[in-house]
Amino acid sequence: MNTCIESLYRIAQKKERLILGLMSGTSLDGLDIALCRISGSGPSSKISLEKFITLDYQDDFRNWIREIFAKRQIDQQLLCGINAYVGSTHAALILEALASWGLAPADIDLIASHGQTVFHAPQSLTKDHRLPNSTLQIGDADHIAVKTGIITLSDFRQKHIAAGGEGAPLAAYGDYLLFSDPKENRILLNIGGISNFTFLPSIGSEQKAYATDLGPGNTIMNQFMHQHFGLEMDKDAEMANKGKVQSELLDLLLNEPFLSLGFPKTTGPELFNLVYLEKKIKDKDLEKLSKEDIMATLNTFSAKTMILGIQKATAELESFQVYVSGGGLHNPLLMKQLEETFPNQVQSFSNLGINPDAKEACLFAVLANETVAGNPEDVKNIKNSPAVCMGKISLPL
Ligand SMILES: Nc1ncnc2c1ncn2[C@@H]1O[C@H](COP(=O)(O)OP(=O)(O)OP(=O)(O)O)[C@@H](O)[C@H]1O
Ligand SMILES: CC(=O)N[C@H]1[C@@H]2OC[C@@H](O2)[C@@H](O)[C@@H]1O[C@H](C)C(=O)O
Repeated sequence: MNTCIESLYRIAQKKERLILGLMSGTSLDGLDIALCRISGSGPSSKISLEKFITLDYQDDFRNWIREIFAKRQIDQQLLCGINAYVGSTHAALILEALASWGLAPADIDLIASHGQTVFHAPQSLTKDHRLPNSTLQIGDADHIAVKTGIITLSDFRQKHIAAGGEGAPLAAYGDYLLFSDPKENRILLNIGGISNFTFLPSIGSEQKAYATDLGPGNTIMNQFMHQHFGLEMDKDAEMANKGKVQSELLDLLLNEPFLSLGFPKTTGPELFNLVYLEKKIKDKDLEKLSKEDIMATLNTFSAKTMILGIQKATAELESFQVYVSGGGLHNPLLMKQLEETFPNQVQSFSNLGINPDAKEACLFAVLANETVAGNPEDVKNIKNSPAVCMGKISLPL
């Protein structure tokens, strides 16, 4: 038998597994690396986040990805090269993280790599019904497996699409297995480049769990700050706090059919981007607005799309709690608007025992755990989410 297959079989039989979850998101800030100790599988899964680090990308790496990110026309040769380059770069960052933790590759059972989304194209977003739903994450996992010597699972979203889904969001699977509560209705809100939440009705409820994208989390704000100030973000909402929300622009931004679609749904920076903003500004000759006013309005746009989504999902509920993860948790103006709308109902995801910044990387570790040791039957009650395991397996030898 192939020794790697033998290793995989042994790992699948272990009572617990040490899995490195990797996430590189739409904000392109860096590679999230979460060392997760996972025991059991399915609803009996227990996860302990042993270590977590985000290793920042170099500017040239980030700028290369930006040349192909969410664009219709790109340089094919660049895409081809960057796919391998992201894989080998992620491998180097993994080895750097392990060394800083005093761990050897041999200590790790599996890597679960999300990769880097460069284009997300469900029919609901492209409106092009000639082609099936599709999505593309790069960072080839064979490069990761060979360079780290660790069996690597990757490309999770393709299976979701192959089995009838739109490839995102996938958070429902991990959230449902780990964070469902016998008494509390929960909204697990992730404010990344794109905001999304998982709705977890209390266990035993007739309602089904599901995950849905909501709209722009940080992505348009980040793009605006990068274009006008060369900065990666509006840190601590400093720029937005200097401005005033322009209601005419806000109404234009909110006038988008995606925002009225039912749940679950998926989107990306393919829709919510600077072109989206500039078109709304041009439509009403709002070019005169100050950059501070535009940032204040963009911040409120992101907050409103999340608030409206949460209100829609919880209209029939007597009580619920919102647990916030993702980088937007650190945006004080976004959080202020959420807390004012849902008093005493908004808290950090850290209160569920996991570092909020590590949540998405942990999700992929859980998906890999389910693939090697789980049973798709355990996730058949998640709304509009195929009951399948996900991820391709790359062997080091
Ligand atoms: N102190 C802060 N002030 C304002 N915004 C912040 C702060 N810290 C982080 N952010 C925002 O969070 C972003 C990073 O969040 P995160 O890592 O969740 O994004 P991501 O992983 O790319 O998201 P996605 O879920 O789309 O993949 C930053 O780009 C920035 O917009
Ligand atoms: C195509 C893609 O990468 N989508 C991401 C993105 O980032 C947030 C939101 O849009 C979510 O749909 C998804 O990631 C999370 C981890 C998910 O699949 O649940």
